[in-house]
Amino acid sequence: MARHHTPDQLAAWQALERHARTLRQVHLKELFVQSECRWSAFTRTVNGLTLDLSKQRWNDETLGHLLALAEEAGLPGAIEALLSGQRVNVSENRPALHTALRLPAEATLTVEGDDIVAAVHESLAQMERLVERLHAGQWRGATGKPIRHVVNLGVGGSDLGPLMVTHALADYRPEDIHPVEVHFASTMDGSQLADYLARFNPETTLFILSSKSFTTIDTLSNANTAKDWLLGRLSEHDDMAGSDPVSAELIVRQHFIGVSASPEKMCAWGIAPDHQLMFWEWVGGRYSLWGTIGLPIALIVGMAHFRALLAGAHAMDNHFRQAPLDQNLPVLLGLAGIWNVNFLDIRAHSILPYDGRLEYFAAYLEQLEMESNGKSVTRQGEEVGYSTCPVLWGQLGPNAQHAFYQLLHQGTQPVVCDFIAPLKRYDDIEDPDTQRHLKAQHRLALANCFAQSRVLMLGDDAVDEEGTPPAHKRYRGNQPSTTVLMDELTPHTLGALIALYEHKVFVQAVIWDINPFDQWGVELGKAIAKETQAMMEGESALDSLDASSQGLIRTFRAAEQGKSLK
Ligand SMILES: O=P(O)(O)OC[C@H]1O[C@H](O)[C@H](O)[C@@H](O)[C@@H]1O
Repeated sequence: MARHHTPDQLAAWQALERHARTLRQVHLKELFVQSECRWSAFTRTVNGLTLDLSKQRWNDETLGHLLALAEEAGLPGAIEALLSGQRVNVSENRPALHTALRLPAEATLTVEGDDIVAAVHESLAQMERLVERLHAGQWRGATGKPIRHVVNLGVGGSDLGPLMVTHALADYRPEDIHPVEVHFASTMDGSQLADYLARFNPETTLFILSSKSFTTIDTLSNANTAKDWLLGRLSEHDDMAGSDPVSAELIVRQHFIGVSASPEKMCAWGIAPDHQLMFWEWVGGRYSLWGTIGLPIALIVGMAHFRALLAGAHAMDNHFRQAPLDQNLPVLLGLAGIWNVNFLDIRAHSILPYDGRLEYFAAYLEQLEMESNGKSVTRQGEEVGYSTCPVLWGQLGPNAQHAFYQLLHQGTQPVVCDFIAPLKRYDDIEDPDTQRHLKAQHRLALANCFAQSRVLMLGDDAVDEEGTPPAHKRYRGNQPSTTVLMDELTPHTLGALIALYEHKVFVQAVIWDINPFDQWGVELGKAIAKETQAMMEGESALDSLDASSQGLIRTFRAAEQGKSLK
């Protein structure tokens, strides 16, 4: 532990280390033999989510020690500090108030003299007005045609949350609206954008420029390409009255919405003031889907479902604030992670949803967890003396079964898995035959989900076969996992699920004593890329670079000039 930890914190940590030495000798299957009530002891149901932690390699005593560690780390006070708007983001000296974005209108939260709830609901109302115009077919492009395609230009937190949620809730599209399709372009190389530009009609395409800072080169490069594409194709058309050619100003006005915490930069880029949606510095990028960055979500599911998503997250916030630590889902999920990383040395974590609608959930969590907790100094700036965020990756579970599960079952690396699945699906399919088939497919997916966590736990003991299999057919088992069952995948349960993981990340940050709300580790790469770009364009000399970087740039230059470098 770090130097500033109190004697009581150290004692709690050391008690866990001693306990881990004993428990590491015990195979997970033994823990099930030792206690018949593991399911009830380690499973909790809240807000439409059932969290099964019984397949973690822990017992009652472990949980007791972990809860003591959480108390000693001041977790209850830290939760209150987060939710009440204290400046928990110490390196940037500001609150982290994403939970305020989902407060109901009747709530009260005043932070440093500002009525946060009123400001949040005003921005939601503004977003709602834009959504209604688009859904009514009343938002027209510069030549007078209703907008058909909306492309979100954003990256990181300005992309992954909306991308994940729009896919997860695609079934919730409102009926009887003007059809608006939503697309995402994030990569700085322009791959996704180039595809859209080749296929869409500029007259009916609108871009959302989503960037908290409005300085992200990836997004601005895409935006500039899109702007020139529109200007080049639309300026030859006549305006809505059919008398004059459309002006550049009208094109930018009608084909761009900006979402940012910097109105000045949006104005400087040319976004019309009434087409700007605001948010605040106190909302971290990767925590921002709940507000105006969620515009693509609201465009897909409508405002009523968007509000249900917020309500689900708010219900989880209330649970996080009010439930005792030993009943508190985010706390328990966070503590399971601490146990795995710091006491069982399991530093790889796989996210495995068994529902195709959650295709982007792992990518979303990769940013949420690793950008938040991939840190190695404490809030006081000391080196941590322990591991923090594990390597986290994932993929749809059924597809991953045919790809990397081999390593989960027989590799040398211990991995903890999160299995995520809805209990009910396809009730709304009208054709009875198709419904029967799809329900059977859903059952098949769940059977695989439950089977995989069982085999990971039991290994060879999952089958009743006589004799020992040859070495290459053996399964070691003893791999811990968590299963999260959603009653159904709805806006409300999805909101609760995302908030569960957000708060889990916070719980772990408190125990590790790190700031989960900054991301200084991404800045140096941006600065060096700028320098490198100048070198590649021949504006500055390469001499200061290492041999590898010089070689790569020279090879690129030669390729660009059509020569080969030997
Ligand atoms: O929304 P923006 O300011 O454009 O930032 C987009 C993303 O890029 C940054 O480099 C950060 O690593 C992310 O946390 C952020 O979400």
